[in-house]
Amino acid sequence: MRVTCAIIQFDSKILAVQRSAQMKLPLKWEFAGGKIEPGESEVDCIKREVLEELNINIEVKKRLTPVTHAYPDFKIELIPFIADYVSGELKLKEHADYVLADKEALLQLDWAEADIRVVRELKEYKN
Ligand SMILES: Nc1nc2c([nH]c(=O)n2[C@H]2C[C@H](O)[C@@H](COP(=O)(O)OP(=O)(O)OP(=O)(O)O)O2)c(=O)[nH]1
Repeated sequence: MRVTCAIIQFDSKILAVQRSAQMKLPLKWEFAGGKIEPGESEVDCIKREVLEELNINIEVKKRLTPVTHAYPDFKIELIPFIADYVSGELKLKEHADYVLADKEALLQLDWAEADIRVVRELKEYKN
């Protein structure tokens, strides 16, 4: 299963979202995104997922290192993208909560396991 996710920059802050109690990995923090559909490009996927989940448009800036992670019952390849917020009013359509935080503060959240390496790479990344 290939999953894209977006590290969305709002000025100097980054958006993280919390999965709802009803989703898989309940209440874990993640970056908005989702599964790549057949025939869809990675970039089309992340733009579509962010619009569906958050009601905002983004501009994709950079692809970070994909992370392969095996959870007890499924396995994913998580493909992270740095992106800038462009337009739209942020509305949570599926998630329980969100935060806008700097890179250092992001490390403190209770992340989905696959995201931990992404958050660490992000800390080293200079715009
Ligand atoms: N969107 C997103 N998913 C992530 C991240 N990290 C991580 O392990 N995942 C996992 C959680 C999900 O099992 C899968 C993404 O699938 P999805 O969001 O399209 O669908 P889902 O599994 O939430 O849907 P459902 O089966 O709960 O109905 O990847 C992340 O940063 N963003």
